[in-house]
Amino acid sequence: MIDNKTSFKPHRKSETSPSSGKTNSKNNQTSPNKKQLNKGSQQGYKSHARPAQKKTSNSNRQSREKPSKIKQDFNSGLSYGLKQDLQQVVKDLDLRRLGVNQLKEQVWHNPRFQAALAIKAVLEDKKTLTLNLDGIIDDVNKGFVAELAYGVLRYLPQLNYIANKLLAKPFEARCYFAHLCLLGALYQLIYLRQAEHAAVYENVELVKRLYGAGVSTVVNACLRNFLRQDDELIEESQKVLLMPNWLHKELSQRVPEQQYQAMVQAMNTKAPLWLRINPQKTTVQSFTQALNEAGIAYALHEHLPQALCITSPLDVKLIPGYNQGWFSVQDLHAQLAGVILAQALVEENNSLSLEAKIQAPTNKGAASNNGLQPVPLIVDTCCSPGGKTTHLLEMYPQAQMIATDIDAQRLTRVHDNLSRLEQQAQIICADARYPEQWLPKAVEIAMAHDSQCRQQNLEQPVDLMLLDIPCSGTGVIRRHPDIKWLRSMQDIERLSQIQYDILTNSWQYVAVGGKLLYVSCSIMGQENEQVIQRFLAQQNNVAVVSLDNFAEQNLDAQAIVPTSVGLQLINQIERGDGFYYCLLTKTA
Ligand SMILES: C[S@@+](CC[C@H](N)C(=O)[O-])C[C@H]1O[C@@H](n2cnc3c(N)ncnc32)[C@H](O)[C@@H]1O
Repeated sequence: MIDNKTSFKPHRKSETSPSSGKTNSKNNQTSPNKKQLNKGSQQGYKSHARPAQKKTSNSNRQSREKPSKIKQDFNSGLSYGLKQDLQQVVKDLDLRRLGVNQLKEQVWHNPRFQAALAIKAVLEDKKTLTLNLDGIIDDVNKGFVAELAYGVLRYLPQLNYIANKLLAKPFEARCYFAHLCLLGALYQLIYLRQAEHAAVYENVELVKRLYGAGVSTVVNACLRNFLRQDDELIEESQKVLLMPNWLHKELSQRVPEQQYQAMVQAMNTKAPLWLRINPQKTTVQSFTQALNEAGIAYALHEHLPQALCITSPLDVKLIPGYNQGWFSVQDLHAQLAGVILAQALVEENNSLSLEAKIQAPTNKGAASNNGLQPVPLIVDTCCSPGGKTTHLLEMYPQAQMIATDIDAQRLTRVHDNLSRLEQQAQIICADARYPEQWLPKAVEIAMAHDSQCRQQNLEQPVDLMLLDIPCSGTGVIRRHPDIKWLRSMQDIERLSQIQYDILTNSWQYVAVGGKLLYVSCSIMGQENEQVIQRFLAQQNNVAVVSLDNFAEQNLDAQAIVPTSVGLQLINQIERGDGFYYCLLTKTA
């Protein structure tokens, strides 16, 4: 669908759019969390679809009678974003004992409670953590809440294992948050190595406010017990699988044994901070000098000249040149999309190969479009938040870029990124499965906007097509540990049909000799080479451009997993995320 308000407007440079338990219980499998985990999810793709707009809660709110005092308080600017009627919250969360006023005054602002709300929303309501955090937390608490929520979801089975060892019997369902507070406290003690006061006292106090002294005594006893035997319990819990069985089964079959353990370890470790230096605004030398002067440690990639890793991650806005657009935050393996496509524009034969050709264009070189005429027409579907769009525009600032995404809210981030980097693109809110609804018109506008962008065949006008398709996100679990608890095998099957549809329908618009890069941040064969194989079996005008030499010369062999077609990368500690790339060219 085309959102006409944001559609077809070339982005202007100046625009700124955008329990007392001691002993083990065999019944521990029935603890609230475990129960939720076993449910599975039908909504994996939703995380990529339209954001949960709280339509239901809004309409519920409207249908109630007079605005309550609480609502007025919200309207007059309570800083917490979970715009729900607190009465409803109290009812939904079974916190009647506490009541609205106490909830608001004593609990609502507590970061541990906010983290628990975010975790509950993932496990119970099947909402993505990013959206939950955006909706729940204020800036002051954000760092700590995110640390807690992401951490608990990352180590959930291990924390549940320890909690259930400590509890004589599981909490009653109504004490859901007591269980989450126990998990949060364990995470703080084990992984954040926080002082007892912060980890034990604060969580016990919160449980006391929520459920009274009886329940908080249980949590306190569990935590004291843990502190007496933490080494043994931690050691014992190392055997626990940190992902659902179905995912372990799929991945362990796909990834060779010698790479599997390292991949799983990386999956359960925080992602490194990779930057992409913008050759339109600075040079590698100037940027690294600025980092040196600011005392920020970094490491440059050995082959990709624009890729730089910040060795001790910090707020990116504190890195020199953020506002000036000197760099973008982008995972190492995500940066390959721009590199491969930019290279594909100048390669004539059916393989991408030479390291020497992967050069960051100089300011001058890029501005002159590397001598290519006419100006290439690039379509980047599924573009938000614009990491790859902006990379391509750094490489080819004169290209006519049409960038689309189905999610209007996520598109605001594309606008923001284009503004910060002073780049231009035609941004369209559209469904990539139906390019016939928006692509011809967008091409018409692109050509009207730039006389050099004259396509010979208007029915097949696209020189470069980037399909960064909606996927399970199994390659980026370390960034989004909620994925482990939101996705199911049925999601993978459903997604692979969507992926096939997007590929097939987009292909029609690629020019003869043009290139299409199929990209996913998934490690599942069903979403990657199986989609490509199905496509290849149906088409007689397509050739696969080999990425083997390119990968061999530029990437760590341990990151590459064998596939029948395309390039499958897995995540590595300190290196890139899991990605799949397949470059196709149209032969007739
Ligand atoms: C992996 S993200 C894209 C990342 C982006 N290319 C980048 O490099 O910053 C996938 C995107 O696909 C979008 N999406 C999901 N289904 C879509 C569809 N049917 N049509 C267009 N976009 C879709 C989601 O909103 C999401 O922004």
